[in-house]
Amino acid sequence: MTILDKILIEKEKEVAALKADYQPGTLQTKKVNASLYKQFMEADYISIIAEMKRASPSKGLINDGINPAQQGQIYQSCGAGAISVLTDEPFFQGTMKDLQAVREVVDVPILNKDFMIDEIQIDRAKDAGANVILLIAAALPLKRLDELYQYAKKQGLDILFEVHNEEEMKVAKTIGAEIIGINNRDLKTFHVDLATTERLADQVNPDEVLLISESGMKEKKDVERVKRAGAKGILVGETMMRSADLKETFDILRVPLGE
Ligand SMILES: O=C(O)c1ccccc1NCC(=O)[C@H](O)[C@H](O)COP(=O)(O)O
Repeated sequence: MTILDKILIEKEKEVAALKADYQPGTLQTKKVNASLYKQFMEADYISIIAEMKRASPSKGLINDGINPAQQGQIYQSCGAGAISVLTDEPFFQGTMKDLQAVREVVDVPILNKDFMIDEIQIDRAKDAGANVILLIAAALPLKRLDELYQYAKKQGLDILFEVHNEEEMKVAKTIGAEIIGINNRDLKTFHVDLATTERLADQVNPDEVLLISESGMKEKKDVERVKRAGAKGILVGETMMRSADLKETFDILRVPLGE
């Protein structure tokens, strides 16, 4: 059984509990109307989605000492185009409270980074103040991905549709995903390879699809590499969470587009 299988089994349990306990519309959080797609497509620089990631299955504990609101404020002041908040608890030590805390103090789009398998998680993401949800092609069959994609759209949310191989890229195109995240990390083996972005990027029309390269970004040369492949944005977790000087980290990773 892969780690993704294990996570999805936990999500089934979480969704069952949510359906029993959670009434959509009851969370009261500040709402911000922000389109990640529009902002990133119009940017002159590679847009950075800075992630809140205390721990992960591949790396174990990364940094559990952060205050999500403070970290969110720093991300925004350093120039993050958006903030990703991992809200999965068993595997990443995140919570929905983290996302709400960040929403209260920032105005940039927020991605609810979780393993979405049901509409009720999308309702909760919106209620908590997220603007974007994640759909992972490897997690569900096409029909279910399409239903959740359409549901999130109807709620006015952006969808980061995550792929890792050619098959999944075909699924993204069938659904008509406008924001495609190419995850350089294989969620089954944890192997990270930026060549994944290079291999898949040319399969989309860059004028219509916003391409985000996810995982494994540590240095400027990494960002330059995925930019050359066609990415307009990057999603950075571990490097942000381990950084002793976030301003410097953003300055290094913030690469101009079009040079
Ligand atoms: O990071 C993991 O170990 C992981 C394992 C299983 C499923 C998802 C996982 N990570 C989610 C992500 O894709 C990353 O958090 C994100 O792309 C940032 O990656 P990085 O900059 O390498 O921390």
